[in-house]
Amino acid sequence: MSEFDDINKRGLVLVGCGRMGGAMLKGWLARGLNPGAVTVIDPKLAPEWQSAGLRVNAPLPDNPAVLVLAVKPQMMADALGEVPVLTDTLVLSVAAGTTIATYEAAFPGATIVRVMPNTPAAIGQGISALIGNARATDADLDMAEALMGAVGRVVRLESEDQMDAVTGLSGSGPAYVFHMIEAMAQAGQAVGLSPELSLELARMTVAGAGALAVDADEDPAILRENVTSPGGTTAAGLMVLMNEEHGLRPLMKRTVAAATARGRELGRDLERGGK
Ligand SMILES: NC(=O)C1=CN([C@@H]2O[C@H](COP(=O)(O)OP(=O)(O)OC[C@H]3O[C@@H](n4cnc5c(N)ncnc54)[C@H](OP(=O)(O)O)[C@@H]3O)[C@@H](O)[C@H]2O)C=CC1
Ligand SMILES: O=C(O)[C@@H]1CCC=N1
Repeated sequence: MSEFDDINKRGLVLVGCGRMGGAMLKGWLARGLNPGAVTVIDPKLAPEWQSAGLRVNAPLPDNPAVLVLAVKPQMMADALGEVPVLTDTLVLSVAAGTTIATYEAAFPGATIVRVMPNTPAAIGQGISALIGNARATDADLDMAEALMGAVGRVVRLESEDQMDAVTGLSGSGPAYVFHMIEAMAQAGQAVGLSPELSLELARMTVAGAGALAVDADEDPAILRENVTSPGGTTAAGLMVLMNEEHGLRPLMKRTVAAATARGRELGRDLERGGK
């Protein structure tokens, strides 16, 4: 018995197999999803997927268990137009901004679950937040949670209003962390290290600190203090990074706020445009 039993029987349709759809699919296949149960609709599917045993741009199964929508919000109207009305299929969207109301207009009477995952799903280390429409039963939400739980952790939201903020934090967040690695590596070079050594040190420092932050019982603030010897090197570095006016905190606040606002804007545009 696995979380994929029903899906392996009835099928999963993935519309859009780019960076996010591909990351989830990679994670699902690694954890027991049968490639033959997956129909991928993507006009320019990347070559790496062509020989994976998937049903590529093939007719949809009659009654798939799940339809996963993973195209750019701006492409969603086109993508929705390509999919027939499906009864008894869970519609699961990962698109930023695109609201449940938009999907309800496209699929009247359907069960919709909106999810915000992130790309570490590809290695089973994602975090997804989800919320269903009024029709979504506990069983539907459990199914969505099982699917996303196969590629990382899952949290359920209380209100769809939280989704843009989640997108601005954890959906976009891996990019902030990758940029932090880039910035640390460049800073290492600026103090005399080679590019290769600098990148390796930055990458593993972020990976190790992230893993410790997840594993440890202590709060990140305590973990930070554990690194910081009074009058030592970390204190000197943090004096710059934790500057109340120009440090990371105000910068991160503006970063997440800008991403959140963009999610809201995308949602408004799409609702105005309808399907
Ligand atoms: N990337 C990320 O980290 C995250 C993305 N998301 C969400 O995931 C969704 C996809 O983003 P991302 O994976 O980055 O985008 P990508 O452009 O990498 O992937 C989208 C894929 O869908 C294809 N596509 C375009 N139009 C259609 C169509 N009508 N039918 C089927 N497939 C189509 C694209 O093909 P082509 O390239 O030829 O246009 C592309 O391969 C977005 O809505 C985004 O908000 C959510 C969380 C994180
Ligand atoms: O940049 C974007 O719009 C998508 C949503 C979250 C991550 N990538």
